[in-house]
Amino acid sequence: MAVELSSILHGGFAHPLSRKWQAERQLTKEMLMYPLFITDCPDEETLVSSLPGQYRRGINKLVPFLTSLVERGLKSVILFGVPLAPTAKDPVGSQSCAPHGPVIQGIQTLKSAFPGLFIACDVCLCEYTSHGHCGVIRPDGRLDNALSVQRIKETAIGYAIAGADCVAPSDMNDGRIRAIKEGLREVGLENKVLLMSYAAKFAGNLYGPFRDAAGSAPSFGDRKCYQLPPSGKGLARRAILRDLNEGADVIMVKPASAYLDVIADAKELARNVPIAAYQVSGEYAMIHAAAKAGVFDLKAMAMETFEGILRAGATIVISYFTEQVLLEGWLDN
Ligand SMILES: NCc1[nH]cc(CCC(=O)O)c1CC(=O)O
Ligand SMILES: [Zn+2]
Ligand SMILES: [Zn+2]
Repeated sequence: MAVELSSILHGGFAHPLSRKWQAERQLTKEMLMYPLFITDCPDEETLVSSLPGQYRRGINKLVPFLTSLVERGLKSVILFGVPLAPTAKDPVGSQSCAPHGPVIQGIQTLKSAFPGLFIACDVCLCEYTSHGHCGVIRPDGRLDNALSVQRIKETAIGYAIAGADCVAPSDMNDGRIRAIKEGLREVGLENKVLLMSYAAKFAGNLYGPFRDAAGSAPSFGDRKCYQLPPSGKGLARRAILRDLNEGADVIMVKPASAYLDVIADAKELARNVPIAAYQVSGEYAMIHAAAKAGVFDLKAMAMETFEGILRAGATIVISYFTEQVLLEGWLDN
């Protein structure tokens, strides 16, 4: 039986190099952003047991830890504040941008040690509120959108003034992108600070290890009324368009692997801005657990997830694997 010549595919990817050519984009060090948990105990360095190999660190441990990573090509980090002092939490999260708080201290410390490192800051209140929700709560238990946006704006502007290169609100309150962009303009930083929106952030089961690391689990209820429902493809498209319209400079999709269609939607809807994907704590922990159980090789699987994320359209990847990628030279070949 004669085979149609156009049916023959294997010749196109027989060599390792011709396999690489199949990628529209290759992962580079510039694409990787590494999450850092910074506590208010200066000398702390505590392993987060549900997030294999990842630590919460105090301000004095940051530079020693990051030096070798920066030498190996770390280009950007995203900071999460983890206040441990009981006095650091209240109903409105008023310590979120305290000058002596972990994020502002972290920005200043990292900027002076590594002037070229791009510093993004997650902007949210859940680490600072006594109830663990991402905004200010009304008496009836719902988020007070206006008050929450006011506090999120204040927090973002505090980080921007302290020297952050990027503010990234993850709170999901309606209208926060416009408020932050306006706030940046009010303080004259709109042409210096990048605004990355957690635009399509889904409620789900993959944030547990992060909440252990950040101590930010809600004390009642869940986040389903402000983070998107996993099946909400249309809602994600509306959120992406809205945040773009309000002035987002980067659109993020989170989590990554179960939401590759949403990344592809973001790429299509937001063609004029870079798309970021957050491979979240639960994704990282799952890959570790399965590798440990012998299901697959850790590096091979992690790299396959990156290929999928890039194929879908993201060019910024926030991942806890960044450390290992750099230290073990996963991109060198
Ligand atoms: N709003 C806080 C925030 N910012 C980033 C993450 C998740 C990151 C991860 O799981 O790695 C979360 C957790 C949440 O929304 O509960
Ligand atoms: Zn957050
Ligand atoms: Zn939050």
